[in-house]
Amino acid sequence: MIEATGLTKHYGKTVAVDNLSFTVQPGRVTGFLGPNGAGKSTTMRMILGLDHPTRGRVTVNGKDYGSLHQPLRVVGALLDAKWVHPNRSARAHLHWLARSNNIHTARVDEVLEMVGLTQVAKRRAGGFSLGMSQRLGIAGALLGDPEVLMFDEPVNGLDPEGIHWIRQFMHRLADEGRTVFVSSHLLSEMAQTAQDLIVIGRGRLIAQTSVEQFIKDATEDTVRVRTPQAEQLRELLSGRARVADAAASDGALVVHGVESSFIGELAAANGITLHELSPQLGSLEEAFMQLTKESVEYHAHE
Ligand SMILES: Nc1ncnc2c1ncn2[C@@H]1O[C@H](COP(=O)(O)OP(=O)(O)OP(=O)(O)O)[C@@H](O)[C@H]1O
Repeated sequence: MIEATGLTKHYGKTVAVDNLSFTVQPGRVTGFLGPNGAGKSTTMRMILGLDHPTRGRVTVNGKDYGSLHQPLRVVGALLDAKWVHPNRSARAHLHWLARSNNIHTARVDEVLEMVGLTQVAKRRAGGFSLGMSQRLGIAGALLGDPEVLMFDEPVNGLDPEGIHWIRQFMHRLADEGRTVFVSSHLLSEMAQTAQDLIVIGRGRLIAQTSVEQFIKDATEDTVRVRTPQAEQLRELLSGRARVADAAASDGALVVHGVESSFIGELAAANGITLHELSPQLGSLEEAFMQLTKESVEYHAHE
């Protein structure tokens, strides 16, 4: 578990993180979202003791990172996939990391196997593709078999196969009961990867909730309806729902404020033929734009 309380970081006059409090639960993948410059990397660095809070506190399994006896056994992180000596082989890199952290080197082959790099273990890490480098970075994070894992923008620049692999891998880690905390600015990706979200804007907490609730709260569900008796349906719905024309100008109506079952029953009771009746769920993108709009606008006007 990761717990932040009143976490604050100033760089000179810049307030990078502003009184942030949140909890990241074990057994779940938690997405860390925010527009550019929101303070995600700064927060992750403070969790790992690479930066010190100006005020407040953040703990991993109840302890400050600095007071962890063997930190790699508690928290593993992938912050920068290219942080590898280019002339070292994947195995040599992990051996070095294991030795310098008092971890048995037998674990190296285990983690290489877990991330699917056994075949290329002897190759120079400098020649690895981005996807392979990400796998190596994840292998490094797993060396100490930690309960808490953090990934900063792990799918950045990856192809669809690489993205799919990382997504599945994170789910597997969470299913094993680990705490998985992952930052991304790819919102649609996060909707498929994370179960919970922590959303920040300008260093401040905007939301801590499940992905499902986040979308529900921030977007309004609508129903798309196509009927040859559009005017009649419009009249029946007036006063009960807001009806607009679909942007695609294909004759469809977009109904706000009532459930699809209500529209279906109303149509049936009035002999209206429906060619389409489809509930439209709000997207995470919409939700994100909606919720972060204020913090972005607020600062644009400063
Ligand atoms: N070492 C530093 N010195 C001065 N300012 C910094 C430093 N690190 C971060 N900042 C500032 O703090 C704010 C938060 O930056 P941070 O990198 O944590 O955001 P982020 O959410 O990770 O952004 P991105 O999605 O663009 O990576 C920004 O205004 C940034 O310019």
